[in-house]
Amino acid sequence: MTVAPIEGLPPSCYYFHSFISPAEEEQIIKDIRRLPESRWTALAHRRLLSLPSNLTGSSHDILVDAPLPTYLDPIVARLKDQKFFEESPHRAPNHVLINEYRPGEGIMPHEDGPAYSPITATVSLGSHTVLEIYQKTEQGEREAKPTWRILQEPRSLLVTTGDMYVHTLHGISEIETDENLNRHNIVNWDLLGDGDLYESGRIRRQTRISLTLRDVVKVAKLGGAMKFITRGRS
Ligand SMILES: O=C(O)CCC(=O)C(=O)O
Ligand SMILES: [Fe+2]
Repeated sequence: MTVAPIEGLPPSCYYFHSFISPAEEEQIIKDIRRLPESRWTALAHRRLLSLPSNLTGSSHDILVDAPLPTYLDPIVARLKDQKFFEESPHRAPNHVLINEYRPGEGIMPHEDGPAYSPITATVSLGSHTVLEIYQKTEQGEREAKPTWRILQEPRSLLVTTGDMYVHTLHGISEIETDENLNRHNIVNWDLLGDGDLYESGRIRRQTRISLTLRDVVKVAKLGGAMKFITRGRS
């Protein structure tokens, strides 16, 4: 795995195709699908799951200490090997948000915010998507149109940190088919693993599950009994 930032973006953003194998992808999707329906939070334009649990406290920025699900072990081990989380407080992700998008669904442009150490690692399962990156105006508001588009292939890893994390917003348009896919419009075009698939410039989305792995800064260690309850639920 060559670790070089995506050229043309603010530092630092990294893209790796084939971060996991098709067999790993299939297994992780199966494990996620096994979780009870009631664990998901249904939103208008996607559904999401927060593991090991939702952040708590009055500012929703505290994680109750508990392990990540074991089916993410290969991903966490690889992220550690690549030393992406070396500068974050726990030197590893301790939290994952699982988002599921059907074709036509997306996420409004937003920033990931200060509860997390400024690094996000996103693994895509089941479908590609196009992440749109917005710059901020001098007043700190979001530009109307995205400046950059990143094509995330299934099984790929995208790591966002540094200026990219702090000074930009990201979102996914609520469309069924991605268009205008070419080297002028997609900032990581030369880093794609399966570029031929996108050569026609358009492709319909399938259902995509994304795993966003992060390091929550504040972690509350609770007593054994509480820990047991949290574990039992995850
Ligand atoms: O699904 C994605 O790749 C993006 C999710 C996201 O931005 C988030 O959970 O904060
Ligand atoms: Fe985000």
